[in-house]
Amino acid sequence: MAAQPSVLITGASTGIGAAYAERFARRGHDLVLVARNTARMEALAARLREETGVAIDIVTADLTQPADLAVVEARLRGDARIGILINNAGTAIGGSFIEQSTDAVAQLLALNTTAVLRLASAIAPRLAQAGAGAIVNIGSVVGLAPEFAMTVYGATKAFALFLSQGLSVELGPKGVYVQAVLPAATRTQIWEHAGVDVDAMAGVMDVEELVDAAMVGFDRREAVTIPPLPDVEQWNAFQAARQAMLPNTRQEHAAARYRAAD
Ligand SMILES: NC(=O)C1=CN([C@@H]2O[C@H](COP(=O)(O)OP(=O)(O)OC[C@H]3O[C@@H](n4cnc5c(N)ncnc54)[C@H](OP(=O)(O)O)[C@@H]3O)[C@@H](O)[C@H]2O)C=CC1
Ligand SMILES: CC(=O)[C@H](N)C(=O)O
Repeated sequence: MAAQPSVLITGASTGIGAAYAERFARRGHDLVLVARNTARMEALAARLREETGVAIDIVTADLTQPADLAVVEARLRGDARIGILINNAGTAIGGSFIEQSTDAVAQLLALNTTAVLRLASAIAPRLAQAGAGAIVNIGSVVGLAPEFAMTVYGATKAFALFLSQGLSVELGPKGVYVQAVLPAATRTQIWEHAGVDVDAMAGVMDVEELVDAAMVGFDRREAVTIPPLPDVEQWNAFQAARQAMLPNTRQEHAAARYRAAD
């Protein structure tokens, strides 16, 4: 793999993905941008080519459509120049669970989970073979918080976190870095899709600051990067509590509280 690998970024037409494109272009990486809006990607690519001199390809794809997804998977499998996947494309839908249609939540899963999984699966064997490369999955703090009642969106983001942590265990020893990035509210167009007025919210991070922080975590090879969390010890304690519980789950008998009273 080249010392300066190409980076394939999904959801690169706007928001967090476009900010990633800017960061990696400024570091001298060639790019492959993936999203549905070709005109937006062309405009971004033209500017970045002019300003940085990197080569940028554009793949117009609706990642909820199996045929389009297959094209991106094939690119990840076959293009040995691509050494970094930024699995960023994602969306949110408004309403409560019983207000959301079955078709709408299935579409959400197709983009936020199936596409993320299939793209990681397409590139991982090649990266493991090369003993190098990186997969970055964009989760969300919502994936830690069923209390937010964004149930299906949060479940997709919990999937992104678990997938990342599991892949880190599996691929890390093979030289492949896997990072989960968990933003909290960030000023992008996703809020329009969720039917929320972001300007009425407090505590919203600007996208540039979010991606700059995520890149610091990337450079440090953090497994999980939560840009807005002030005290990392809270995350470490959460992980330690989970790991302390695990050995207690392998038992021959049910816990005393579940045994029938004599
Ligand atoms: N903004 C926030 O507050 C937070 C965002 N996140 C996550 O960050 C990621 C990026 O979101 P953000 O930048 O905010 O959102 P935006 O809505 O601003 O951008 C989403 C990107 O995904 C692309 N996209 C959407 N649907 C599809 C599709 N079907 N096929 C291909 N590409 C698609 C869009 O491009 P196009 O329309 O051209 O296809 C766009 O480039 C998401 O995974 C989101 O869940 C996590 C936590 C907080
Ligand atoms: C719409 C949202 O909730 C946001 N993308 C987030 O993950 O915080």
